[in-house]
Amino acid sequence: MDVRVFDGKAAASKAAFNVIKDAMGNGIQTLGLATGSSPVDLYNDMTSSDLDFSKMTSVNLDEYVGLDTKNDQSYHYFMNEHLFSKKPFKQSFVPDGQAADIEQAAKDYDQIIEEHPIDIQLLGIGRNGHIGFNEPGTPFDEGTHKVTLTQSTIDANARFFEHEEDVPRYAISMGIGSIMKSKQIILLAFGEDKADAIKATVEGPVTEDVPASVLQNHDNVIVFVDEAAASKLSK
Ligand SMILES: N[C@@H]1[C@@H](O)[C@H](O)[C@@H](COP(=O)(O)O)O[C@@H]1O
Repeated sequence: MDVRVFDGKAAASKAAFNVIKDAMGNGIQTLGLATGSSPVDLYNDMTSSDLDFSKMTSVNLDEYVGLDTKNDQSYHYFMNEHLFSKKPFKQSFVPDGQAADIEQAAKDYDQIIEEHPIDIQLLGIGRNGHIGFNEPGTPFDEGTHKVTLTQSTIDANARFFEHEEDVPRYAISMGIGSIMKSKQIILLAFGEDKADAIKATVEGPVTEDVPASVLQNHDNVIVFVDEAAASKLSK
């Protein structure tokens, strides 16, 4: 895997931004987007740039089940706040966590991905190695699906909600199978909290116990990390 270590999140995000910028110069059509704190600097670089996304499509990784899109913890809200309201795309897809039939919404989302093959997929990583909301144990070949969140993810996300019991228990997430079809993948990870997950992803065995380890099987992945997230790598 191509692991690039930077002195801080800002420098790493800027380097990731430059990869996207160059790819846009080469005519890419579709960006796969992620939420969480990891891509925020990159989104700031995108919104403050002169890049024009109005002819491009975006496809987001995941969404909580049951949160209104106006809820400030929903991923729809997050994307509008950080990117879409400032730099609109031609069309932007985010999984529908409010659908009456989540299984059907998941199938529909796979159809969308089929019609809009992802040129570059951005990923953050959970402390347990999850990507999107694909928790440990998720089969590598799965498409978009409903997810029962693990206690570790609920705990990690509880800081964003007033009460722990407000954290949704379910999500709808692009599957690992869908993520792996992306032509290129950019993984962003910052801070000491991510050091174990990054070591397991880059140097550990490829195992469903560490969802991100599947990226070792993809031939075009760049991992952008700061020194803290890289601190447990052996070289
Ligand atoms: N579903 C999201 C993931 O897509 C994200 O990668 C992860 C890490 O978030 P952060 O970047 O805030 O550490 O959090 C959530 O669980």
